[in-house]
Amino acid sequence: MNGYRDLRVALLGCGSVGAQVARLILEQGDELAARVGARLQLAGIAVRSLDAKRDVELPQELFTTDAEQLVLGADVVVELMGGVEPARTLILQALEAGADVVTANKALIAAHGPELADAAEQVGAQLSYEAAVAGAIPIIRPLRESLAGDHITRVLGIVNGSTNYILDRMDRFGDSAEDAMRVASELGYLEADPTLDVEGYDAAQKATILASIAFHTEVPVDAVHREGITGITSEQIQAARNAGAVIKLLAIAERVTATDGTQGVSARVYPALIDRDHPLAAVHGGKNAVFVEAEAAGELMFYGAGAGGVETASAVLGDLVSAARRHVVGGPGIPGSAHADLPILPVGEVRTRYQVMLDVRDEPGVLAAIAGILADHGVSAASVEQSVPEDAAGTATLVIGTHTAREADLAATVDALRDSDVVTAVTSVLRLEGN
Ligand SMILES: NC(=O)C1=CN([C@@H]2O[C@H](COP(=O)(O)OP(=O)(O)OC[C@H]3O[C@@H](n4cnc5c(N)ncnc54)[C@H](O)[C@@H]3O)[C@@H](O)[C@H]2O)C=CC1
Ligand SMILES: N[C@@H](CC=O)C(=O)O
Ligand code: NA
Repeated sequence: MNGYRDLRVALLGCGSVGAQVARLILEQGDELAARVGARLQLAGIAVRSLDAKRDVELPQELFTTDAEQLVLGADVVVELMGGVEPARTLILQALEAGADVVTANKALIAAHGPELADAAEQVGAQLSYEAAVAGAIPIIRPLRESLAGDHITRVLGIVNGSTNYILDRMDRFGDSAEDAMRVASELGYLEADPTLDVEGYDAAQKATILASIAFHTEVPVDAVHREGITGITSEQIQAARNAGAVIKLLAIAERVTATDGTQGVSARVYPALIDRDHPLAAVHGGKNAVFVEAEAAGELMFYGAGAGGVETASAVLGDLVSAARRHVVGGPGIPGSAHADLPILPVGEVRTRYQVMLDVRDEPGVLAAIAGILADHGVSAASVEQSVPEDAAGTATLVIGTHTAREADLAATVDALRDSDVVTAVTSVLRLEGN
């Protein structure tokens, strides 16, 4: 029609994201052709059932239940089925046949990213997964390409929208954890298995991907230290407020120097305090943001929608256009990069600040005893606040903010505090990040 050659696009899956990707390819055909220099021809859409109800009306003749056949002969395969199998096998088949692959599949990339990247590199194909971390937000390409000449030191991400929504309701509207969770569930924000969100598994998959790219190192998902938000109480949210902070579930990838001088990578997910004047504290509701610290660029923040069918489709389309352009101009795809091959350090080697809340005996010598326990473990207090609740017979509450300490030393300190006669309970231990 206009002299453009056709590029065959095979779409695998037609759910929330897939249906929107199909719609955008069909509706924006001319515009995309002009941007790519070739026409994106939607060759077919692999689905489980031909009769399933779809979010979007799409030509029935595009649907097939034969995903393997559809992949054969495709120039670009867009995988939006989710799950590890058959997505992994289909992607490997596509790459082996020389097709470029775009996927939003965080579970698959977290578990098999290096295998898929190797397969792509073997044939010079492009494997892209912008939508797998923080949905619509451009973060994979900025880390892989825009910051490729810089040295990243730390990435702090709010990469799970549903837990951010829950914590934000607890902070801003005073919801209990149960009420906030119920509302998030009613709004459909949680994964089919909500433990993936609230226990931090989803964020850990994203932390793996961010850490691997940022530090040019394969970071397996089971090397990510993971704590979820299910233990977070209204009392902790209030104590955070009193300290001028807010609690966020953070996925952190950091370049860390161990006690013995080893340079390595820490990847971890946990609920942490963040000062209210830090940009991440202003990320409300179900939004995501990734805060990047780099030696030359300094501090950068990427903010937006971490989920949603059409929002996520935007990131998928960006990858698709990029892959299609490569077909037009030729040359190999950008390979994965794991050349630094840094060791993954245990969470005990991390250095950060902490807030520790204790119930203690309200009697002389208690503060001195606690100061002694901190000093014995090389942990230095930056602030101590004491309050005596009206109904507390002989007990007081202490909130201790520490200077930067090593996680292993802090853990030993907390054990010693629990064992101490003057402490009746350690009620909360939270890290303070972003400093
Ligand atoms: N929905 C969102 O907001 C986001 C989704 N993602 C990722 O995007 C991918 C797709 O997510 P959604 O569209 O939300 O999922 P979905 O569950 O709405 O859609 C998946 C579709 O794939 C089809 N499918 C599954 N297995 C299949 C098979 N073996 N053969 C043919 N079709 C099959 C399903 O029938 C369904 O229509 C997932 O990897 C997800 O983690 C990433 C970021 C955000
Ligand atoms: N369950 C995830 C969906 C996107 O990845 C979230 O809550 O962010
Ligand atoms: Na993204």
